[in-house]
Order: sequence, then C-alpha cells, then structure tokens
Amino acid sequence: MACPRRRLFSALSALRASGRRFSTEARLTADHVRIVEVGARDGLQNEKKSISLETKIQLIEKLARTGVTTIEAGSFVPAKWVPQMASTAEICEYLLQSPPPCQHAIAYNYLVPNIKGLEGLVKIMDRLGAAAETDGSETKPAARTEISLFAAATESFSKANTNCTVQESLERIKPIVALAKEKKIRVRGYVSVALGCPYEGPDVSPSKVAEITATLLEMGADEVSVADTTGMGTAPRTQKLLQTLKAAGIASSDLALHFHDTYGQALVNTVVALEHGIRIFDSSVGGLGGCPYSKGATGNISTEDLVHTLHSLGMHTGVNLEEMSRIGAWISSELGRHNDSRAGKATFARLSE
Ligand SMILES: CC(C)(COP(=O)([O-])OP(=O)([O-])OC[C@H]1O[C@@H](n2cnc3c(N)ncnc32)[C@H](O)[C@@H]1OP(=O)([O-])[O-])[C@@H](O)C(=O)NCCC(=O)NCCSC(=O)C[C@@](C)(O)CC(=O)[O-]
Repeated sequence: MACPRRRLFSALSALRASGRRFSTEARLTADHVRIVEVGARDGLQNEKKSISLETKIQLIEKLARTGVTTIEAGSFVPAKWVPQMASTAEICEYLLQSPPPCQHAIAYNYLVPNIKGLEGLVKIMDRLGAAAETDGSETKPAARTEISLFAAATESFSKANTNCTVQESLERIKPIVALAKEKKIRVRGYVSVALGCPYEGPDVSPSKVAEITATLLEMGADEVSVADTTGMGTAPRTQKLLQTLKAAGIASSDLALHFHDTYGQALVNTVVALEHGIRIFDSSVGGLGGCPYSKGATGNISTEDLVHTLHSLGMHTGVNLEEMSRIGAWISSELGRHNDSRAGKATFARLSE
C-alpha cells in the first residue's frame, strides 16, 4: 500500500498533469464572498420532527430572495438513512418547474451519496426536459442545478456516514462525476471531518485532507468544500490545514470552507480562512443543523453571523442581512427550536422595535 505522502504526491501530479487549476465559476473579486446556504439540507436533515414539503419550499424560496446565489435544496439519499430528506424528489420537481423567485442567477444544489442518488435527480430532469444550465438567452435567469458528493478524511467517519471505506467512497464518486459531466451538472465535493472526527478526535491529518481534496478536484469536482463537521477546528489548526492545502498546490479559489459552530470557533476560523484567500463559505440560516454522529454538535455557522462579520470587514456578499434575520426567526419558530444566530436575533429584534 502506498504511503500517504506518496498517494498525495500522485494525486497532485495527476491534478497538475490535467492542467486543471481553477473552477469554472466566475472569478471572485478579492472582497466578494460567495455564501452557500445549506440550511434547507444540512440544517434540516437531522431534525427529528417531520417538516412539511410546503415549509421546506417556502424556506428555499425565502432564502433565494435574500440575494444568496447557491442553496442546498435536499439530498437524494435512502429515506431509511435520512428520513427528513425523503421529500427531496418533490422539492426538486417543484424547483425545476418554477421560475426562480429572484432576479439574480441562482443554483439549487442536491447532495448525492452514490450513483443511484444522481440517477434519481437525472430521471426527474429528463422527465421534465430540464437542463442543468441555462443557455443565457433568457432575460430572467433560470435556476441552475448542481450536485454535491462527499468523502471523509477518516475511516471511522466514512464507515458511519456512508457504510464504506474512504477508498471505496472515492471509487463510488467516479461514475457520479462522469454522469454529472455528461449532463453538464456542476459538481461540488465535500471532505468531512477535516478538522476533527467524532471517533478519532481532533488530530485529523491535514495531508490526508489535502490528498482527498486533490483527488476530488482531479476527478472533476468544480470546487471542494472542506468541512469541520464536528466544530473541533481551532484557529491554529485551521491555519495549518490551509497551509497544507496550499503547499499541496491546491488553489484557494477551488476551495470552500464549511464550519460548524459546536465550540464557538466558526467565526474565528472564518477569519483565518479569509486571510488565506478563501472566498466561499457554507452556512445555515439561524445556525440550523447538528450531526447524528457527533454528540452535542450544533449546527453550521449561522448565515446571519457570517454575513454580519463579513460586512463588518468590508466584504461583499450580496446577501440582505435583515431579510436573512427574518427567515432565521421564522424557521426557528416553525421548527420550535432556538434561533442559534446571535447577529440574526439582534438584527431581527431591531427590526421589530
Ligand atoms: C451511501 C449509502 C446509500 C450506503 O448505504 P447502504 O445501506 O450501504 O446502501 P446499499 O447500496 O446497500 O443500498 C441499500 C438500499 O438503499 C437503496 N439506495 C441506495 N442508494 C440510494 C439512494 N441514493 N437513494 C435511494 N435509495 C438508495 C438501495 O436500492 C437499497 O434498497 P433495498 O434493496 O434495500 O430496497 C448510505 O450510507 C447513505 O445514504 N449515506 C448518506 C448519509 C447522509 O446523507 N449523511 C448526511 C450527509 S453528509 C453530511 O451531512 C456532511 C456534510 C456534507 O454536510 C459536510 C460535513 O459537515 O461534514
């Protein structure tokens, strides 16, 4: 078996040989951050109480009106694994047939764990005659369809989350990317437990994360979201990870960071990532979310806290914080849970004065 360093080198050599350096996304300016709103998928997937289809669609459409440009809308997973996502096919059908509720270009993203998941999405698109991308001729841009696939940085988490080894999960990804490319569907990759694993602790190897990230990019992912699933990441370890990714030749423009706020470190880690040139961040409205494999895990960094901090630093997100705070208050009350966004609660309280 090749040593990790050699495997990393070979993944990176292949990446360099492919000549692929940057994602196909429009290049971000230095002060522009793209936010990937994951509340309707990562945020809702662990909610025990069944949430109606109508509420999920309302949430997605409200989010689209805030100016956010990428929204995770669901996942094509077996209902026995994630019951809350069982309505994804219906959400997808609705979104494919409805004009976007906003004037700006928007992408709806679906998580797929295997080829069967993507086939489910493609079947719906084919039946409705829907293309993943628009030809740009419309005066009002139609929504784009994207997918996310995922691998983990540790064997234990891979086994718990996908019932296979890391290597097997990478093998599963090959046909997914091939079919997505054929259908012109943009592909996001995730590397879970990049800064801490519920089973193996906080010391996840940055080189292993770099190796998997490079492999996903080399396979054809358009960007990779490096995920702190457990929220164990700290500023020094986030810095070390980003330095390792850079040393491995991975461009910051190919990366997104996905922080959970379990230990209250998500904003600090965001600032570290900004300093390393990262301009894509995942977050969930109201800090929705949790992790079934990680005791005590809270949700993603809240979109309202992220936007508030980014705007205070002079960065542009295109997201209306007041609108986002209204949604955070609304969805928290719909779900009967605490609103986990401090900036969201404060902004909403001021609006209600
Ligand atoms: C990967 C599997 C499917 C393997 O699960 P498995 O049980 O090993 O799958 P299988 O291939 O043996 O199939 C078992 C049954 O499921 C069916 N099946 C198989 N695939 C599908 C599908 N796509 N859609 C619908 N049905 C499917 C399949 O047809 C079969 O049906 P049966 O013959 O028993 O009637 C499972 O482990 C799984 O779904 N895992 C995903 C769990 C999940 O969604 N976790 C949360 C998302 S990841 C995450 O949140 C982290 C992230 C991304 O946010 C970043 C971070 O913070 O880390």
